[in-house]
Amino acid sequence: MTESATPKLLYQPVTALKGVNEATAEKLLRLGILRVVDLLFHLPLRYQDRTRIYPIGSLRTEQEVTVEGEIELTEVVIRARKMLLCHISDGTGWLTLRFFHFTNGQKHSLSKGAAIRCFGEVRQAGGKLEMVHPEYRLVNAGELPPLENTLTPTYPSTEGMQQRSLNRLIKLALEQVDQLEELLPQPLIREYQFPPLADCLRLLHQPPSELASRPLLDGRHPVQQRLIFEELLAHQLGVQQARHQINQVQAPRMQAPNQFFQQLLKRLPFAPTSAQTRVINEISHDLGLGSPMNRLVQGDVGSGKTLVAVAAALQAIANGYQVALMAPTELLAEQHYRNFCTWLEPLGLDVVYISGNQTVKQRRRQVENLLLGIGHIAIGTHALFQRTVEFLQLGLIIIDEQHRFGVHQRLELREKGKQGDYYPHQLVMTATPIPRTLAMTAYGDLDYSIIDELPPGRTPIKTVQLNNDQRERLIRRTEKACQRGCQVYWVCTLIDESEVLQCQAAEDTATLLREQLPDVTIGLIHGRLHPSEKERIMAAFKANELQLLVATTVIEVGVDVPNASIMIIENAERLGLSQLHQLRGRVGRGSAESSCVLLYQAPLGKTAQKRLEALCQTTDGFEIANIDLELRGPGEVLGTKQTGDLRLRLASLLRDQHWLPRVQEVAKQIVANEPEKALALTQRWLQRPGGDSAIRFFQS
Ligand SMILES: Nc1ncnc2c1ncn2[C@@H]1O[C@H](COP(=O)(O)OP(=O)(O)OP(=O)(O)O)[C@@H](O)[C@H]1O
Repeated sequence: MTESATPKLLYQPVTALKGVNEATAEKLLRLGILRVVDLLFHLPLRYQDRTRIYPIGSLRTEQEVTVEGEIELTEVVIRARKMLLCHISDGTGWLTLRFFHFTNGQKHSLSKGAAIRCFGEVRQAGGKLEMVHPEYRLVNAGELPPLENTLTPTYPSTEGMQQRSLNRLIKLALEQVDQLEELLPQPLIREYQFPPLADCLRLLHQPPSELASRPLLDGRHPVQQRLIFEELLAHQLGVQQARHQINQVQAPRMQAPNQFFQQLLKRLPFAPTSAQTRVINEISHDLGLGSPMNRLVQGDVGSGKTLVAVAAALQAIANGYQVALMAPTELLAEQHYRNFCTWLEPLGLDVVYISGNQTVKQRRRQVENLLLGIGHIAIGTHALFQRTVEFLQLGLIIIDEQHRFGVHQRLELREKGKQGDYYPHQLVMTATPIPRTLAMTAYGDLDYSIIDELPPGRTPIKTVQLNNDQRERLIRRTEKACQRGCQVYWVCTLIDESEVLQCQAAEDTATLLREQLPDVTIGLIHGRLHPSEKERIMAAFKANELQLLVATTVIEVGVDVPNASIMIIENAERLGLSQLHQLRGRVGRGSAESSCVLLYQAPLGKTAQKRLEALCQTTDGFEIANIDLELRGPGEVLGTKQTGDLRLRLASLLRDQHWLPRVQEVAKQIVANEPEKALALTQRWLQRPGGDSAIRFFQS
């Protein structure tokens, strides 16, 4: 019952339509349109209203409308360049038509007294309304051309493909729309009273003029809701197919319990929280299944993700496999390396550090150890996956900070780790919470665990915002805090500036603070320092030899100095919510009461104000993620790579997220009961530009 198996015109290549030659078919392919049916699902971006005449006196800027009037004056003026201005009036107001390119014939035809109908976007220039290069037509009284009956859609297009041609082809395809199969389950259609599919498509391609006043673009019209559901469903099915595919390959079966973790627990100064234990068990179960684990662990800042990663690594090692742990920055990789050494070396295990900064000679020993299987776990940045690094028996890849790595990189890593017929398990850890519904869709190919509890004894961080003109007061307070034994981070931020400038700013701040606070020991850390220097400074701060650490955002992720209790962030108004939350998360990691000062330059923009207020009100990363989603939209929250993979035509993950849980359920039912419909739905919706079906992408 797949659509492509049916010999109807709908499922034939577009060349089956009248007037479509190979060249046109090629252009259509760039839009993801291969078959006639794909034209039906090529949905409008917006609509123009050419169904009625608007009185000029009622016009507002940015409207795209049709007006009619009489030409009062046509003149050629030369300002920065030569242009033709034609002033028209309809008795309710005046409008200027502006042409930068014109012919003499055009100038003469636009003569005083002629009646004109034009369509274009209304703009404001010098306090007057105008249209630039409108479409126009001179009309003789009594011979008015008819208006359109329906709104005029504007489609996504490509070079050389005119809207008019697309419109014509889609109209031809619409003649076949009743042949389209209904792929949504009937009970679902009844439950939500979804209108029939053919009606939905007809209405979206040719909306009646009444809908102009109730814009179709808010996505709430029942026909849109129905198609949005279907699109989200197709997407979900694609993701589930990808999962299915992943489960077809084999991975090492790793038995629990593991003696190493039991030994570690005995040595730990604390007991795991129940959330840590739950997530450790979920991972342990996955590792024993014999198919590759693909699990995303989300935990708020400071929730103790490292212990969870250690437990997973120890299970792999106890079963005779090696582990690779990849961090996004050298600083974080070094910190993980130190932590893992402290925890694993007493168990007799060998931890290897691979850095892009090592010389060939320094690295040779490490690489040899991995190849011989002497090294049990390798920690590093993406340098870990260079060709020269090979493992004897890699069984588990741990990726820290998911948002820095795209979906494709994740798949690539998996390929690199492949040994014989076996794929390694993958564990992805992120401290940047993503709202659950979004995660289900964007990372649907991953299972999902949340560490939703902080270790006991933490006191919430007190956060305040402070105008930069209060800086002097803040410096005096910082001095007092240092005298009381507190340790302070002072973060200098410069967004969109080069790293050199960032480091310069941090250096300047450090110099100033050293002058103003002569009795405080001040360190400076930034990305341009030599790695060994960075390591030395972090170690000094950790050992409480430095009271104040001036830093760039290099300390954003992962840095763990439990004794530090004050965080000052300069130019906080320029940073995003999740970045601020991450930075703030560097304090409040011990039992001491912690505070965070968001220093801003007035005046504050509206969104910046909302961001700073949100941070002052809550320390819950999941709540902050939701606010971030509202302020920035899902594209930004997920990062560009992920949105690129999620090309939705009609649905919006933010606006339509209420559908997602139901979509997941229905997807499961369809896969179980009507698998042929699952395939037909993905074929219908997941065509990618260039004709490359998203199904293939999901299956890769
Ligand atoms: N169950 C626990 N009880 C007490 N302390 C814990 C517990 N688990 C972890 N910790 C400690 O809490 C601190 C934070 O842990 P960790 O660095 O693993 O957090 P994280 O989740 O990686 O945070 P971030 O993403 O902010 O780096 C560490 O000092 C760690 O030793």
